[in-house]
Amino acid sequence: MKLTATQYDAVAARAECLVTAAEMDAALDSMAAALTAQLADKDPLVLCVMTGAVIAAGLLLPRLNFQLRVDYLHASRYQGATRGGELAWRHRPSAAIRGEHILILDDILDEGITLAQVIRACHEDGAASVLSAVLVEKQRPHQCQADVVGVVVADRYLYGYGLDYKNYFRNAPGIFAVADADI
Ligand SMILES: O=P(O)(O)OC[C@H]1O[C@H](OP(=O)(O)OP(=O)(O)O)[C@H](O)[C@@H]1O
Ligand code: HPA
Repeated sequence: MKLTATQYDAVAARAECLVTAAEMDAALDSMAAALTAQLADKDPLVLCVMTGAVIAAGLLLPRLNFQLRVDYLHASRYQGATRGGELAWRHRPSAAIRGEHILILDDILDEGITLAQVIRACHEDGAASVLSAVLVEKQRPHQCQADVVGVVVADRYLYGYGLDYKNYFRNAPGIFAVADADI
């Protein structure tokens, strides 16, 4: 469903900025350093978890100054809602994964259900190794951990840097918490 301009502006006005763009830049630099240390000699295949990882990929990949290849997978369990359901696979590049050192790149580790299932799928598909990186980790229990994390934030519903609210705000230049009234 589309938001009207009035609804969109009201959501933005009520939201709280938790992480600024400058802070995200610093976090991206740290992530790039950690990933370079672990992957620079591995010729990894980077798998972007669409759609949310699109901003992470655009900002992180140019910071990785070594040999790598990029592909994507599409698995989703929120689909515009603020609560997750069953993971739905829309694109699983099984044949491309066999024998590769995989880096899974996503915007957020929330319950960890998506990342746990994506990691399991990569092992099932014969990956040589699997590392994971997320821009944002929520302060809450997860089904799995990410190897590299940008920022850790409160357990609230977030948007920005790839994270959506009702399919909007993925392009917001910061990490914002949606007001309780909008959830
Ligand atoms: O840790 P979890 O609780 O499993 O949530 C994390 C996942 O949820 C979001 O994807 P979503 O299903 O919203 O799809 P999207 O990337 O298309 O927004 C996000 O991009 C992660 O992939
Ligand atoms: O807080 C969130 N915001 C947007 N998408 C998400 N997917 C998991 N958690 C979130």
